[in-house]
Amino acid sequence: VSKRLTPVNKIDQSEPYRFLLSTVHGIQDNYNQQNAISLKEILSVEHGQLIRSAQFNYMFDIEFLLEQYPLEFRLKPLLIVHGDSRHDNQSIKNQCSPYPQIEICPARLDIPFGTHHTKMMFLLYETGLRIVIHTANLILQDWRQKTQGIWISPICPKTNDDRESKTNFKKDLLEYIERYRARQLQFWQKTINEHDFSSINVHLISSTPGRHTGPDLNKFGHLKLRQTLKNYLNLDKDEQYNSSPIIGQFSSIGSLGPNANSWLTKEFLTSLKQLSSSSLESPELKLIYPTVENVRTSLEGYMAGGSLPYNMQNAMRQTWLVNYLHRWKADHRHRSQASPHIKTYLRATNDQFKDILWFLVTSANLSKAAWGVLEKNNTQLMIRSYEIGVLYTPKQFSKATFSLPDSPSFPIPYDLPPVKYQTSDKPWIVDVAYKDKPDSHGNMWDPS
Ligand SMILES: CNc1ccc(C(=O)O)c(C(=O)O)c1
Repeated sequence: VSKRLTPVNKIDQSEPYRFLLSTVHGIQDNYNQQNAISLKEILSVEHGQLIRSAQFNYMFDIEFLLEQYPLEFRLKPLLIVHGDSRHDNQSIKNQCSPYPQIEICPARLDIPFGTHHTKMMFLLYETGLRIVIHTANLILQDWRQKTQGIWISPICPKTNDDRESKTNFKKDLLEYIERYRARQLQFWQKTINEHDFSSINVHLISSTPGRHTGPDLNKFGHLKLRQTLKNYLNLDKDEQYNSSPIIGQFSSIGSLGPNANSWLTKEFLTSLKQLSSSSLESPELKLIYPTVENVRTSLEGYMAGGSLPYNMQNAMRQTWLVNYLHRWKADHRHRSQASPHIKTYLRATNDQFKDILWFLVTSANLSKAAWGVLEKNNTQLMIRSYEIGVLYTPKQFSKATFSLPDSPSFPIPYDLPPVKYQTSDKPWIVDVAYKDKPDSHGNMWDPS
């Protein structure tokens, strides 16, 4: 078969990073051409003959989801993996009952306040298996006018031997799926085993509910990130980066404790700052989370704030957090008004932000539930939720760093350096009324 000389579809054009944003309804179309894709385009017939698929997510609109599949694929077997919360279970069952081709798989949530946050697709084609890891719920609102992040694997061909990636992606993905202990996932465990993952060049960073200890201590959450950065960021003379800045960007914030030292800097930042060698320096941590003004002036207006569930109860207990906060600004991607539902973390080489040491896109917000909190004298990591993301390290792309002026440069979703909150800026809080200024649709926000 002749090798394609020029990539013809958006996914092949996104090589080598395969990191795309969701298309945005209502912006100039050329900003939806480069490194941007819709759910319909992900599921398009142009990628081959679909045999069956699985959709892992938190929120589902099954009618909307089926409409995104090409007509000829809508009757193929589809597995829906969702959180087993009581009320949600009923709605999922009701939504799926008219469709015999849909099977549902409840994810066990044995620790209170955990959610099945993971957003992932398994797409099995006649030519092989594609994995998609992303940040969007399977509802229209999440794919219409927001900024969502999407990693799309190559189509991994079937193989008779156990072809693993240089990043141990297959093994990590199987470990993650094993934690569901669900018979509905056995077909997919077998299928993953039978496919060649050697073309995958990203690391899997996931979370599963549990009190992970002993040999499992570094398998999930922020300790998996710490371990992976330690093992794969073999930069020469990496001490030069000990104080280089780190960015966290997210769409919700949990209860982080009475001061930065409670969890954010002492535990979470310690993992984010890991290089091949450890250091006592404390690099600057810059957090990106939308202001009220970001939400008010967004394409969706205050409605965007419904997907930014940072609540007053947490916000009022951690006013110290505002000093770390930066605005959402994505002019270079034409998405400053496409409210972020994406979650990303990155480290730059210095505060010029011209080079990136690593980049993570994930479902995980800034919360202990997502990343885990150390317990029992740091011998166990307690995680409440399922999360999944992919980490890019330069070595996997034969680079020392991801240089942004390069071409093709790493498609960072927002403007760097980030812009600090000004004194007039307030973080968006979902359960507060905003009635002094109308939004881009002329509406106010009154959650009561
Ligand atoms: C409590 N449930 C959620 C909290 C935050 C988010 C988010 O991603 O910001 C989501 C979601 O959209 O999956 C659910």
